[in-house]
Amino acid sequence: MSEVNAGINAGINAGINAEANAAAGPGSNAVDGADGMTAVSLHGLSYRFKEHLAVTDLDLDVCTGEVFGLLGPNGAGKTTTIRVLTTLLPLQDGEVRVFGYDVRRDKMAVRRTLGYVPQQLSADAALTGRENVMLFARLFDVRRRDRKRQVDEALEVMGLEDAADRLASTYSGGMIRRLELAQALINRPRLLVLDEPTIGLDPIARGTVWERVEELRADTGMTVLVTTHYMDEADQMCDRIGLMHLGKLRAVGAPEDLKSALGPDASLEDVFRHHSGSTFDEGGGFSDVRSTRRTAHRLG
Ligand SMILES: Nc1ncnc2c1ncn2[C@@H]1O[C@H](COP(=O)(O)OP(=O)(O)OP(=O)(O)O)[C@@H](O)[C@H]1O
Repeated sequence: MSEVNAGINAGINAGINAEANAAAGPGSNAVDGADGMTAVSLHGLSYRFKEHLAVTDLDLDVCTGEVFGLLGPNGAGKTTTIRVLTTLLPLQDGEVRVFGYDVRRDKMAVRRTLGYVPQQLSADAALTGRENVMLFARLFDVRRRDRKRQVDEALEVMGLEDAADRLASTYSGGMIRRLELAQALINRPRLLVLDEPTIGLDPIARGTVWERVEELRADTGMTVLVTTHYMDEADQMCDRIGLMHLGKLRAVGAPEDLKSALGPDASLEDVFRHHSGSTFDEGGGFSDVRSTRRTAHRLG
């Protein structure tokens, strides 16, 4: 384990202990997740945009310490699911807990446990890498005396120490994504939520982003929940995946188990077709594809 990741690890553990103490105290609504096994639990989650049902009766548990991939074509309901569990959308139906905290009643406690990299660009091109991460340190109320050290650590973990004082506008797409990861790490989250972290990146940049996520997970035991369109990435990088289609979860399991249940040479694409009755490309409509393209264009 690198010294930097050891620092982040110590921070995460301190956070876990503080939360365990808080959970034991009066007024806490945390009821599960205290076993340390469940990072996220979704039960009967449904979400509606006016008449349109974007997520339908979704049941899913993400285990502590795993890399879980939510996989599905445009419009499958992945981002909506993530927005509800990160408290960015209000819970309409069902029950959602993050490390035992109810997203409806313990919104602030949920937010303290997570780091989130949205699909949309969250770095400011007019600031340097260091200034961007410092901004997040202030937003997350990192103690003044710890700020510089934690900002340096987050930049180093993402391999941006040499570029830290350059404007973000000069960064490549892959560097921007790593900068956003550094921002999301500043409060030493127990759960890192990444919405399409590699969309629009070339294969080398995609590989580098995943390497950093994998190192971080290996060194700190952080839970990672990631959405992606890329089946090959999910296959290689995720401990388990959930296949979503038209708002429903069609299958959950380790990639190897899902494939071998279907046949010796089955691919994840075959698994998807088997459970959804369609191909991966037959996803959402024009507006879904357009919003994904916009993100890819901004990073490209
Ligand atoms: N703000 C909104 N208003 C109305 N409908 C929406 C809104 N956001 C999403 N939807 C619809 O809800 C459905 C699920 O969208 P969501 O963004 O969750 O899918 P996704 O799997 O994340 O797709 P993508 O990979 O394109 O991001 C889609 O049909 C989408 O058009």
